[in-house]
Amino acid sequence: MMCFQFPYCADKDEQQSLSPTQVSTIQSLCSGSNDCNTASGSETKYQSVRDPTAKLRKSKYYPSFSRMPANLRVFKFSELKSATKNFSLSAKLGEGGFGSVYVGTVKDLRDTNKDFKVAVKQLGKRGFQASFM
Ligand SMILES: Nc1ncnc2c1ncn2[C@@H]1O[C@H](COP(=O)(O)OP(=O)(O)OP(=O)(O)O)[C@@H](O)[C@H]1O
Repeated sequence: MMCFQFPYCADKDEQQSLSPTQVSTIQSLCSGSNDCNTASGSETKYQSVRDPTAKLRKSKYYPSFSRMPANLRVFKFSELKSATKNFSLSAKLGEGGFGSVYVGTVKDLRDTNKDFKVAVKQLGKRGFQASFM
């Protein structure tokens, strides 16, 4: 039987209640962040999640992808507008299937003296035809 590490599942029954879709959803949410680490099992390697949110620990399963709490920062449109200098051409990095991508600078909420660069995707008309998060 294949197992995966899931620190906020208190017991075996809860681990089994998570579907592969739910696991991959969580992995995609934290990919590239320090909240994740990689665990090796005897048969297969799985990525485990170290406390992405406190709320997640309390729930036995995720009701749906769209309602799932996440450790994602939510930006107002005005913040993204100012971060990308009003989506200026000089900030444009490229274009993909969903629309244009811009480089932006936003404040670090933990230390407002610090800035960091982000890639801002602006959903284009064609992007509405695909699912996007
Ligand atoms: N984080 C990033 N840093 C630098 N450039 C980026 C970044 N994200 C996107 N880009 C640029 O924007 C372009 C479009 O990116 P986007 O992720 O929208 O599409 P894609 O991955 O190229 O294709 P698709 O839309 O089919 O997924 C990229 O090809 C790249 O040039």
